[in-house]
Amino acid sequence: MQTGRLIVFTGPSGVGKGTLLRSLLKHHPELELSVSVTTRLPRPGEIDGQHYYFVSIEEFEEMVKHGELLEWAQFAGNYYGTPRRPVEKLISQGKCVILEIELEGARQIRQTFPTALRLFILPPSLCELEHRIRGRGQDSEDSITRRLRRAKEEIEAANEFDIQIVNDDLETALKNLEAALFARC
Ligand SMILES: Nc1nc2c(ncn2[C@@H]2O[C@H](COP(=O)(O)OP(=O)(O)O)[C@@H](O)[C@H]2O)c(=O)[nH]1
Ligand SMILES: Nc1ncnc2c1ncn2[C@@H]1O[C@H](COP(=O)(O)OP(=O)(O)O)[C@@H](O)[C@H]1O
Repeated sequence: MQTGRLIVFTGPSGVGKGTLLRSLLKHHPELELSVSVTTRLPRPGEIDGQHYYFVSIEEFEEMVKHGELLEWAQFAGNYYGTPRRPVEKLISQGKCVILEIELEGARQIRQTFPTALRLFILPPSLCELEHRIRGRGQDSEDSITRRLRRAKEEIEAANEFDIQIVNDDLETALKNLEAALFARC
């Protein structure tokens, strides 16, 4: 694997990005996962500084104003962004850093880091995607509706990405993900 590379990991809410990344990082501890900042409220079990840095809207806007975010976007009524400094530090140390971000953020990274490897995770179907979001049992009805509406827009943009992986069978998707990363990263 080459060193010092940014990897962008995008796909609709509920497609299994978090599930795939947890497994990938368990097998490849040398990969680094960027911890984002969000104004979303923590879900049960989410830990500040581990899953996200949970901040107020005012704190988020200050970070934007001071150029502290590498990219940022609004998603389903909340702000999300990537803290710039830790990512730049890890890249300069030769690490491969993964950003798990939505479409607008991925588009920003395409402009600022054109050499980033950009992967898009697809669901086997929209029906299965809805089933997974509901099965996760973490989101309100309003939040589910917003996520599904956004999912359709995101899926239409999948071909903007370098690699598309369908997360149908989890083990197969993980193998395809590893093959894509370790052949090209
Ligand atoms: N642009 C951007 N998107 C992010 C960032 N962090 C998370 N996201 C995306 O925001 C969306 C919502 O994330 P989250 O509320 O955790 O819901 P989930 O993806 O359904 O588990 C997902 O598509 C994430 O990939 C970030 O730093 N920047
Ligand atoms: N290949 C798969 N087959 C069936 N269920 C899956 C698969 N991948 C993930 N899931 C389930 O789908 C739900 C959403 O996964 P999650 O990783 O939270 O998605 P995301 O991070 O993309 O929002 C979780 O309940 C997870 O266990």
